[in-house]
Amino acid sequence: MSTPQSVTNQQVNATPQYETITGVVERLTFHSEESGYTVARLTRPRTTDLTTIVGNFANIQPGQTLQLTGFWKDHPQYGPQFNVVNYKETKPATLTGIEKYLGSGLIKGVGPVTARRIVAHFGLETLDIIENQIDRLIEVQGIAKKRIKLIKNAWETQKAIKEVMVFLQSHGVSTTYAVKIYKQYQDNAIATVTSNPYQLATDIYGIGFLTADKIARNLGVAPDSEFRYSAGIIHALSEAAEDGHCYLPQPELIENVIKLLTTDTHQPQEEAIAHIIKEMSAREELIRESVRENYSEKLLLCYKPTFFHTEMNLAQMISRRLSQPSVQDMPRVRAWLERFMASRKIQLSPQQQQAVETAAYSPIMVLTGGPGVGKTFTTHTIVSLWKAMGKSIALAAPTGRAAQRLAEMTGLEAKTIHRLLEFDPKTMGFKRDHENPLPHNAIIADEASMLDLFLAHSLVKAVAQGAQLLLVGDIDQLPSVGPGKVLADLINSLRVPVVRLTQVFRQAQQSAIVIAAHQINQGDYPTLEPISDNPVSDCLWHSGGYQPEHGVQAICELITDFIPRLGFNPACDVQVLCPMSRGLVGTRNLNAVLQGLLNPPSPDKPEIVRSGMTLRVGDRIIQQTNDYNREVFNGDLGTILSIDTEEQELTVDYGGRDVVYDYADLNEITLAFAVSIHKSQGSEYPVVILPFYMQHFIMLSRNLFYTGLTRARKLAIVVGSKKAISLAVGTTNDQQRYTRLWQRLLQPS
Ligand SMILES: Nc1ncnc2c1ncn2[C@@H]1O[C@H](COP(=O)(O)OP(=O)(O)OP(=O)(O)O)[C@@H](O)[C@H]1O
Repeated sequence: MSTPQSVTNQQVNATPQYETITGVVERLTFHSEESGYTVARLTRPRTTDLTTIVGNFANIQPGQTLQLTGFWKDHPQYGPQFNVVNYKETKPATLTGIEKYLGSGLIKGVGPVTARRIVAHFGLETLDIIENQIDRLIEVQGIAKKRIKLIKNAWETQKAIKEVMVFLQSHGVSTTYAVKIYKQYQDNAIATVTSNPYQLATDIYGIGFLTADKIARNLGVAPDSEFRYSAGIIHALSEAAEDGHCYLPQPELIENVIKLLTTDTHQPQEEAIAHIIKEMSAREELIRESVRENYSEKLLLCYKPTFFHTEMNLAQMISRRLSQPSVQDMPRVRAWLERFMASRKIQLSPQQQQAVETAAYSPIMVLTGGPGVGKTFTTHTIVSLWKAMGKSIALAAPTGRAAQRLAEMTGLEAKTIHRLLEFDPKTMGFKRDHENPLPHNAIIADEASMLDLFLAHSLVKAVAQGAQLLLVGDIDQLPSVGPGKVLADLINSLRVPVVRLTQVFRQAQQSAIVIAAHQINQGDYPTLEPISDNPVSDCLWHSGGYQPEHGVQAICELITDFIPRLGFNPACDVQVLCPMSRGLVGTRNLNAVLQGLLNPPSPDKPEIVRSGMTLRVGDRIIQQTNDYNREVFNGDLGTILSIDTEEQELTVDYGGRDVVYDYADLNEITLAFAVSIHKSQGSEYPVVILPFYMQHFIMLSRNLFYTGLTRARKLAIVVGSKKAISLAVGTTNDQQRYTRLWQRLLQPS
């Protein structure tokens, strides 16, 4: 790289000295939407070489004319770079500059083609016309009134965002969050941030307590203010919920809050926090419950109010239902089952028969067991019994993929629980509840290990009085992503009838995947066949060369060579499932590598870069949040069908259904050539590759391994060291979550 004209080597190596430069952003080399960290190339007047600028920017676009203050620094690899401390945008002054600026993606509805037409018509006056006489855009060929309205809105939004940006910058905060803050509060943005900066942490996804705290400090909120302490306490409980807890014992909460609130100048005192907790509990901003268990000392448990009430209410609803079993003529049920088995020429195991009989009368029950023990087989029989009893039945599962699988396995219609309960995106609530219950007499929820406290509560609430609920799930899988461990609590309470199937059936016994899964579950090292040219087993092991970089190489070879030789299609049959996103054999790196391998760049495949990640037509992607407007849900897999740079939209094909995303919403999706095991819950794939390396040691655990392996329908290949595999099998700490659902179920209702 050559040195910019104005800089000598002597200057580059000297102590940083601030200077101001101006130029037009030529292109973005890297931009993180999260942190705003940007590396860009700048064209400067009277300078032939491009200048590299590095710093935090919100909304930076090619074509923008910027005045930048900062200092030069020599990067050991890339040479001299201008490190930006502060910047402001000025209007572009040349025709090319204006055209580039307008067509850069800044304004929805204006892409490069439209920008060229507008600038060709209005010349240097273009920006003034857009600012003051926008209706004149009608003079430009191909721009209709509807589009002008769109451009007008987008232009005004840009202006408002800039105002928020200037305000935040003046308080020393990175400008990255300006767009998010503006979207949330619109014209009230500055007022909200000034009156209660901690509100940002509650309302805006991506802004945590720490960012809000930084803004608060810049606005002059004292580090020991009650305001700050209260926000810190709530934040510590939210963090605990992200780890799956429904509450925290007070001493642990205080410890976490002290860590959170300690600054260079301030060390919070335990008593002060305890005092605020007490006051918050008096105001019911949090709920404290005093418990004394096993003759231990009295302990105070701290809940966010919604968590407390939901847990309490769920326990009460279940207890009430359990106290009203339906009266059944059991000899008649048994006679039906005998006739059913004889006519179908099948024999249910005693455990399976017990499950069917329990389903005849129990208002709520759990059917659990590992792979191949006949959960689906038994569920089928229960459906037949319920049909014979004249019941109307609904089937549901927590995710779209799991619901789809349930429908395939049973041949019956199955919905997501959200759809069954008629989720309304306008109110963010369910239309089905205790006042408007489901019209069915019997409901089956599969993959019940994925039910978190809140979804379980909504489901039970919507089941009509007298109707029955069957929860089917594998208790040894990972617990729900959301808080609670509902299925485990229901089982441990010993109040809810539970049938645990343990016998692995003959068909399933032929699968080494099923056998290995049961071995892992029992804490035994699984039987994995070392990889060879002619494998016999469907559960294989590849040492992966023991080092992560060799693992990446091994995975690539498996996908391009070994797996196709066994008759599978690498483009759609294979899923790499990783314990975590970081590291060479984590999802982030593997996605980049596998994208290059399975969907390499090509002139006929448009692509865009978002947060440092390339999204290209033909890429496999995964939806990362529940988007009720687009009706796509966390974990849904799709393929990028098209990218429209003019309209700034990207279309994804979700198994025959096209879903369109604005560029602004692209953080909802990410590449899915490799996904995390957590995200794969409830899904199955023909071939699964599981990279297990000591690099992932924090995440390695028995139920992570078990969950990953049981996602494979036809072939599983574990890649990695025996040490990592042993560590995973021997680690059993996933289910330690603070919940009290099971104790509450034991209390009289
Ligand atoms: N009583 C039975 N008689 C004969 N075959 C059975 C019986 N129960 C289950 N099977 C067979 O065993 C195999 C595994 O059963 P099923 O698919 O129902 O198990 P599962 O617990 O749902 O497993 P997974 O969780 O892996 O889906 C199937 O081929 C099924 O037909």
